[in-house]
Amino acid sequence: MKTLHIDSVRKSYQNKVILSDIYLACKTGEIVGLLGRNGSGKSTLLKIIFGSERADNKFVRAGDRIIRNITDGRNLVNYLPQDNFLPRGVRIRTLFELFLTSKMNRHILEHEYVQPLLNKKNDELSGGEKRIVEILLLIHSNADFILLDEPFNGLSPKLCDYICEYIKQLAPTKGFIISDHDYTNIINPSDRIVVLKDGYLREIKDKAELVELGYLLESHL
Ligand SMILES: Nc1ncnc2c1ncn2[C@@H]1O[C@H](COP(=O)(O)OP(=O)(O)OP(=O)(O)O)[C@@H](O)[C@H]1O
Repeated sequence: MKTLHIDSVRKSYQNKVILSDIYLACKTGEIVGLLGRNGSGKSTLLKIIFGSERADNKFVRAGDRIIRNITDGRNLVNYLPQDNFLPRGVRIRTLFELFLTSKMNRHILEHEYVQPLLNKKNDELSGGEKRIVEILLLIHSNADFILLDEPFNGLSPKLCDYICEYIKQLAPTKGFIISDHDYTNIINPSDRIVVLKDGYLREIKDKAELVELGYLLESHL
């Protein structure tokens, strides 16, 4: 078992503090749900962990390797950004063949949601179809820790449930940190829930705490 340790993360933009001294740990075999209102800093935190965003201060370690930038985290930490990242003009089959080298992963080419897309190019896919391809590429990558920033955006409820189940199946060998705006998508698969508010990260034990933190209305419970 490996642990992703995130400690002393601080980040400000133009003197506005977004993250103050964040601590978070995620073990392989664990799914951590990251919630927070719009602009609370979820994407900033995930990018800092991955290494694509600079922090004012940070300590990130995956297993025994300290992660200062994306290169340090290669094969250890991977990140699904909010925006589409697939290159244009490349067939989906080619993308899967390029990214998925191990035999174990090749079964996803037979996948019911993937097969109809294999001969299309990225530009010919709908938003939801692009998202499913991106999620499957990311979660099947070699990395021990997968950071998913709003993975369910644009997916129909059935596909969200399917992806949740898929992540749960992979969770014994990987650690996941997942953020999403629909808290039900997060609460379902997560072993632990953390909420970002006013620059601080708090772990919650009960859904009712989401009301106290101003994330949900009482009527949502
Ligand atoms: N490059 C930047 N320059 C200045 N401010 C930024 C920059 N990137 C993000 N911010 C600010 O930092 C704050 C946190 O942004 P971030 O995108 O991390 O929030 P979020 O919780 O992911 O939001 P959402 O849920 O709406 O996607 C916001 O107030 C945003 O305006």
